[in-house]
Amino acid sequence: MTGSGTPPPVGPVDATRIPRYAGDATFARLPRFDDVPDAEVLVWGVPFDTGVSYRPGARFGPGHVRQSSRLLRPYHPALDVEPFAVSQVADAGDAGINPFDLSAAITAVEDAARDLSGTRRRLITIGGDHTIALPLLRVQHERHGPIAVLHFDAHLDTWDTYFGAPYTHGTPFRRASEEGLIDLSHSTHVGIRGPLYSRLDLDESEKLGFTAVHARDLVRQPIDTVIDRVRGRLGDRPVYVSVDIDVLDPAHAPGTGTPEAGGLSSRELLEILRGLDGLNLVGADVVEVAPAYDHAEITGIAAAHITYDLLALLQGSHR
Ligand SMILES: N=C(N)NCCCC(=O)O
Ligand SMILES: [Zn+2]
Ligand SMILES: [Zn+2]
Repeated sequence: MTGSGTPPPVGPVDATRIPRYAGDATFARLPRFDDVPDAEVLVWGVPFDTGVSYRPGARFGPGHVRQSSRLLRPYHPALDVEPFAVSQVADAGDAGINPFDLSAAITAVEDAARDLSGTRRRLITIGGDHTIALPLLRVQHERHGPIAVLHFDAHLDTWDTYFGAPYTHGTPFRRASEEGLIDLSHSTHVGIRGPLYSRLDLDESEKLGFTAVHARDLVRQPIDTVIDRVRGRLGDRPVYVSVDIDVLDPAHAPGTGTPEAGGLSSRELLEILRGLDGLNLVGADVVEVAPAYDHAEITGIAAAHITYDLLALLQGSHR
């Protein structure tokens, strides 16, 4: 919060002075973390895709989302908040992550997230593949205890191993549950669809702490019903939101590694996010953007707007 005597937060570059397409592509053209005295909210890139099971390329996600975020404006009408004015928001750049050693990378994400968070900063992380949710949740757990996870994804990501490997982008929420990071009574997936490995997958995911709003529920239930279900499940717990961009239909997000037909529109996802106003949001990630498969920044723009909405929610809850 800006008190009397403290200068107001440094906002994005003024688009009426320097055209949006000019200059550095920080997220929303925000200042870099190094260029401000401090920040309460950081947008942070984790360029990493060593955990993927199908198409690689999410290591280029953070840069693509930043590039696609140049047109964002300072006022969010649906949530009635100026996310960059409530308190200082800055772009913390990218993590330096070892692409050859997955365990070292997970530890490095955890250490860097802990460092950046300090005692009170909140992080919105742009990935990177979904493996990174595990170290990010470890750090959230240190601060808040078991976390209510709101997981938007086509996939459960509660599978056990791939090729015997326990740490992959299809397994972060099983590992997180096993480590006790997840609030087992208040977490949920949204957007689940597509073929599974077995009919047991859904039961297992429930045992690991997640209820599920399936993509097909959105065909039959009004969006307010879906929002009520989600809010009812999360309650007043500290909520961490993890958005795998493949929760969107491939028409709305072609630029991703494991696309599945029948997904949410970007309008549906943004509307669900807006329905979370007033919840105790503690952090978020937006992962799995793989620009090599994108066209005309469709996926990048969706991810940039989702990140902006998450920022607006984070800031809205601290007004
Ligand atoms: N995109 C994420 N995070 N997970 C997808 C894993 C799907 C699979 O390999 O069967
Ligand atoms: Zn997914
Ligand atoms: Zn995922």
